[in-house]
Amino acid sequence: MTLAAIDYRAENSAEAFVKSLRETGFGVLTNHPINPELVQTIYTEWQAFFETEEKHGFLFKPETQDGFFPATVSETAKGHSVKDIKEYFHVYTWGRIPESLKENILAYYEQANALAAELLDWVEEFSPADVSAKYSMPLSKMVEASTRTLLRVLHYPPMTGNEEVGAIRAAAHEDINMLTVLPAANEPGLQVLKQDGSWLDVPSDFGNIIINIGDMLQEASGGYFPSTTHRVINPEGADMTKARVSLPLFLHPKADVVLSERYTADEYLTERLRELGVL
Ligand SMILES: O=C(O)CCC(=O)C(=O)O
Ligand SMILES: [Fe+2]
Repeated sequence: MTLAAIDYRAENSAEAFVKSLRETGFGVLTNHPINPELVQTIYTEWQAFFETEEKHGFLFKPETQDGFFPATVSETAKGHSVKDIKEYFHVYTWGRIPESLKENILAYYEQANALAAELLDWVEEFSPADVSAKYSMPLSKMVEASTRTLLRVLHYPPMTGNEEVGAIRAAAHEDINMLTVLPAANEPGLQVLKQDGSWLDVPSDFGNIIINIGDMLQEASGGYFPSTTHRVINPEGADMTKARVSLPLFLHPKADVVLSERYTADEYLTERLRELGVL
């Protein structure tokens, strides 16, 4: 398995991209419409925010899941017992956002959402007929105007040497949602699990956009599109002193969307959040 970056503006980009998603669960795009200066600015200003105490004023609410999740409550991946070494902020269009950070992050939310809707149309176009027959409505309609799509600003602090034994920045997991859109972070570390059990570095050149399939699209496609396990490993050597910031947009359908014969989007999400221990 290899992960080659695909030129968004190339003639065959949609087909090549969907082939990559099908074969690896991941696709990497270059030359895409997301503004890299905006992403860089967001990394810088949110890193500064995470370094202040102001973040504690935005402590997340369990009922709504917006706001700041400190390292002490942040996730333990499904099947793991040690917490990830990370803190994060959940941005929803309707949620609490620090006033000075609002404009840029909401501009990014909009750009990433627009790209994601187009990519779902690509997925739809190149789904075989027996797979698209399973979709209860066009994929991009499932997420259109959804208030559940979540932009997570992640901060992985520099390593202190006092981390819990076995803890890594993000333990191996699959994403719950339809598609995840993730600009390459300011530091490397993201890896995807290959079928032979080894880990592959995701090409993380700044400016790349990384897209991966989540469990909901796997469910909706009857397993045709695989939700692939990924993780973020700890830095070593001089990089241990560096924080890492990343910005995944988790595309979620509206609550009542029928995902499959087994689940609506809401039923599926509730089950998974319970497993994660955040509900
Ligand atoms: O930080 C990253 O690069 C990936 C984060 C991730 O996989 C997640 O939050 O689900
Ligand atoms: Fe993930």
